[in-house]
Amino acid sequence: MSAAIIRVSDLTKKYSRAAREDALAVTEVNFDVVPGEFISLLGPSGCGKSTVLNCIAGLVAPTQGYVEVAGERVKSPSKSLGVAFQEPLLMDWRTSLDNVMLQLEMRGKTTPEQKAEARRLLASVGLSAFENAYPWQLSGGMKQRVALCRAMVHDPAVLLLDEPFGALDVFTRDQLNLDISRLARSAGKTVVLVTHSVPEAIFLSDRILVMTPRPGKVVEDIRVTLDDRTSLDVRGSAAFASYERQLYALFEAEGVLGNQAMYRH
Ligand SMILES: Nc1ncnc2c1ncn2[C@@H]1O[C@H](COP(=O)(O)OP(=O)(O)OP(=O)(O)O)[C@@H](O)[C@H]1O
Repeated sequence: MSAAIIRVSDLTKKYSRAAREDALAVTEVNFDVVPGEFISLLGPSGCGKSTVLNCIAGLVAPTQGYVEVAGERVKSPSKSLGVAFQEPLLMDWRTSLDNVMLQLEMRGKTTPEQKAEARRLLASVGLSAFENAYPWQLSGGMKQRVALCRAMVHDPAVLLLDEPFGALDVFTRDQLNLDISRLARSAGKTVVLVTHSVPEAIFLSDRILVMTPRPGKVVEDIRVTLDDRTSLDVRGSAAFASYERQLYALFEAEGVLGNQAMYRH
């Protein structure tokens, strides 16, 4: 077993709120991720998925516990990570290529090889013809693909994806699932994905960390083995259905889904 590239140890995050009691977002979260692994944080709204991801990204400081990436304690945002959020966050006055290049410009001088790599990435997600298009000329899925290229162009070992497909229609989301699976796996990236979608988590992940809310915690760590992740057909397989049953049963048992679900606001 390789050494962990990400270690989340005893992570607890409490947000202070003016005039209200503190919000305990996540408590005592522990997991390791090995290089090249694709893991999902899966759970309902408010269970602390983004909080865990933001602690890994160095955007939120833990109240207790720590996160290490590549053996280094995370204390601030690291430039060696690639991050994509639900909103593509492209600059309206920059073309697709220039939005991708921004990632490299922030790191200093850019080289012709890096520009070629940015172009290659855009081509790999079908955007060659849109290199010089501005965000307002792109569909939601295209913008999100530009954001994925921007997250990967500096060749980070770790990609952090906070529900980047959440706002897209189902067909576009399916296509992006195929794109990210191919891109991340062919490049050997370590990926942490935040998602609400059970099928998305199963299709993409080597491991699913199941989270439940109030307070947010990891209740199960499920290893997923599928024969083929290059086609969505695998979603019709017996193995896929069995993971779905296992996950829905778990959410029912935790009172998150089903007739006995507790609506706690
Ligand atoms: N900056 C903040 N200040 C106060 N409370 C916060 C803050 N950020 C998150 N929370 C609270 O922490 C809890 C976990 O939030 P978080 O966004 O991590 O969950 P999530 O599972 O990612 O939710 P969603 O899927 O809806 O994005 C929620 O109860 C949320 O209201």
